[in-house]
Amino acid sequence: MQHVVSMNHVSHVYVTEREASLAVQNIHLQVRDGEFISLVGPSGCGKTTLLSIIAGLIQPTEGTVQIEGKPVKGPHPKIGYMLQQDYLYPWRTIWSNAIIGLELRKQLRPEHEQYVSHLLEEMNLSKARDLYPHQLSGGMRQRVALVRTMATRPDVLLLDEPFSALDYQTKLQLEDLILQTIKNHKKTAILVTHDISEAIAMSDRVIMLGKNPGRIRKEFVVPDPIRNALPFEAREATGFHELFREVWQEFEAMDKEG
Ligand SMILES: Nc1ncnc2c1ncn2[C@@H]1O[C@H](COP(=O)(O)OP(=O)(O)OP(=O)(O)O)[C@@H](O)[C@H]1O
Repeated sequence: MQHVVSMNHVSHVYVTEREASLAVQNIHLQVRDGEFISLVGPSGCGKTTLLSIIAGLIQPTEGTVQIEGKPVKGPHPKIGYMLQQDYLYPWRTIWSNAIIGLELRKQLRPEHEQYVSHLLEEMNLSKARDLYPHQLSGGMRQRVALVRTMATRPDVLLLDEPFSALDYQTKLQLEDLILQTIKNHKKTAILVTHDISEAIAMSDRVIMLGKNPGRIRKEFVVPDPIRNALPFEAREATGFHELFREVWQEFEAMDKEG
């Protein structure tokens, strides 16, 4: 299978007026076409930095990143980035928020608009298209944010804690809906999360980063019975609790190391 994202010996140093700090070190990571991976690790270990490097928003100090075999030199059209906050424009309707990426790229053509309508339908948002963001719940707003991210048809979705601001019930419902949509459209996805159960339930692989500077500490391959279910059911699948315990123990071991 082809590697869609390929990070080779990537390190990044943030330089400020006061100091230079190594945020991530020697990251070697390959993500296959259609694969869903999660990045977990303690706060400040460099998860968001890695997403920003993949998106081409930060140039790594060392190493290379390739998307579909080509080096990333700046913001990449094949990458869609979805954040914890939805950043919807309050003065625009849901439809008008959803098409903003197409507008900026001057791609507002009927076939693209049709695709956005289809995405809104898949996300159960058709009836909300003429509403404004303040008229929507947090879960609905995140669904709009995903539609906006997918509207320009990126191949790779970067999801930076997209569920963390939601209540637990909404988060569980949204995990199922979003994973189903990502699978339907055969996207490759990288999720950053602090929630071990979410990481296991959504992913094919869970990558754990160690403490600052972030290095890959351990990789967990998610067994088929979990991968073949949607996240809510996956939490009951064979092997889920064992894997949860394994990831948790690795976090505890990291804590003890100080
Ligand atoms: N723009 C910046 N300038 C200087 N240092 C930064 C900058 N952004 C991040 N850092 C530092 O780099 C390290 C990694 O930060 P990053 O936000 O990537 O971690 P994270 O794992 O995503 O954290 P969290 O889980 O808390 O969101 C941290 O020590 C952080 O303080």
